[in-house]
Amino acid sequence: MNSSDAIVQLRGVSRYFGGVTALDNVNFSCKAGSIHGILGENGAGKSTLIKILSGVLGASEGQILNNGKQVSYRSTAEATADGIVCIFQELSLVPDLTVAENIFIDQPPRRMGMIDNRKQRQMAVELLARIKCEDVDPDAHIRELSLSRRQMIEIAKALAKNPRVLILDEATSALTSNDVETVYDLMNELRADGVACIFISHRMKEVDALCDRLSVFRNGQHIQSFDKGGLNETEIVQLMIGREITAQYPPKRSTPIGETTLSVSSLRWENSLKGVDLQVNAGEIVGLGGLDGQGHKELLLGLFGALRGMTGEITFQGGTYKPSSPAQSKRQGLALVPEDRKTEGLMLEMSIGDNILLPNYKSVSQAGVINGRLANEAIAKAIELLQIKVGSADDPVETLSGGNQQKVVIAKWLMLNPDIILLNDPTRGIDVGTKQEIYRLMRDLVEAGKSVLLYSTDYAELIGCCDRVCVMYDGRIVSELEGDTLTEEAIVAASLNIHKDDPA
Ligand SMILES: Nc1ncnc2c1ncn2[C@@H]1O[C@H](COP(=O)(O)OP(=O)(O)OP(=O)(O)O)[C@@H](O)[C@H]1O
Repeated sequence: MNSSDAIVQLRGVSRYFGGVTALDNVNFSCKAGSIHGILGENGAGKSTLIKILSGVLGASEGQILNNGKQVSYRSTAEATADGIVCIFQELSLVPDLTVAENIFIDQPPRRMGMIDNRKQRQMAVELLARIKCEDVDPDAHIRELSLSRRQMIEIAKALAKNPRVLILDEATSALTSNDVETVYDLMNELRADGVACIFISHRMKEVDALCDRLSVFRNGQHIQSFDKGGLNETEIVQLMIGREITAQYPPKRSTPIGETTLSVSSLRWENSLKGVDLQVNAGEIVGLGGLDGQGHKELLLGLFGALRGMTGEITFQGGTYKPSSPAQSKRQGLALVPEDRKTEGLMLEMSIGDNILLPNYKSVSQAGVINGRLANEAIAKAIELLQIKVGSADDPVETLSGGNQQKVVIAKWLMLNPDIILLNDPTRGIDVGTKQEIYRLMRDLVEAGKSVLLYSTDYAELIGCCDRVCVMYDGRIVSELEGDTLTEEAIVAASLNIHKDDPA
């Protein structure tokens, strides 16, 4: 790219955090009227790059140019005033404010010095229509909305600022597939209007299809930029991980399945579970497929004792099981990796090590006192197991990159060595190399006689990893697929509750 085309440009930018080099002498530029994808493993420096561009962080060295003018933003407000708006991985919405109040929180429309609520509401309705979220009430409180809907409100909030450069940092990873399509359409519209979109995502295929230009980062360095189609997927992944890639999914179960670990019949809870029947055996990875909001989340939470008032029959390890609290479920040998790891899975201000140990204190204690050596060994093992990129295990977990925070959540539950692990979309936001590690860990667990129940929004992952997939629709399991019947087409059809024999 001719550097004069660039709307934003970084020249020789480095950023250090104590001893960690998050960005190392980076040169990068992006054009107006284009979609620029940024790819890299967890901890590669992607978020640091966009935090610098959008005024959250300063650079330790180097220059930033916006429209040819050197800039140094001290806040996101300054970057926004200069046309650069970012949608971050962490949701920035205030749960107790309404949708409309959140969208216009930075610049509410005013009338005679007062916030003009009527106008604000009207503008929110227009923006909600633009992002195809007409079902969302502008007066609803954010805490009433699903994660996917909250993420869409973040997008509306960014659009309200009329960006010239819009940065999306993993902003689509929590969305339903319909919402993802809407966001892609929006990005195409913005590109046609001359906006530069910078798009960070671990969904490789989509980045490849959507973006005009791609840049790969590794270990804080800008490795290469190229135009769409310039490299194939294998070449891109190799650039990202800096080594040859191996088969993405480990081989499936070769040994016969064991005894039934978990058996569920007629499980009901409010409007979400309408009679779920399910069996998970020792030695198998069972997938849960289907569209968002069909009861998967409630099923996993219910089995883990986090829902009140669930009815139905459950047996676990041969005995009657009545889930009553997460603590009791954990004691009985269940573990859950939740959906929203930031709020449900981590104590952000505590250290990485303490977060890993949190559910594991018993196993590293003797006579009720923590054994420092055992604790350190357990932490080191977890970090090694999931290749968590840390400076020191004593650093607060919030200093880790988003993907590395997720690995901490998965590690701490795996360390418990549960009889069954319930996983809610565990590889969302995780890079390709680590995904492979997680698949291998799941397989190792079941080879050792344990069980895995995996909800995933990624059909390829369900097909690649699972021995059997149960598809949920409207609070029930409507289809069970395995062997030759386990295909993407079959999962999609079952997700829509379409049966092969149905008339067209
Ligand atoms: N506030 C901080 N304090 C210390 N280290 C940090 C801080 N922020 C980022 N880092 C480190 O900088 C490196 C780059 O992190 P960054 O968040 O930019 O990665 P990323 O490519 O966005 O990863 P992910 O895909 O996991 O979100 C990581 O090693 C991270 O631990």
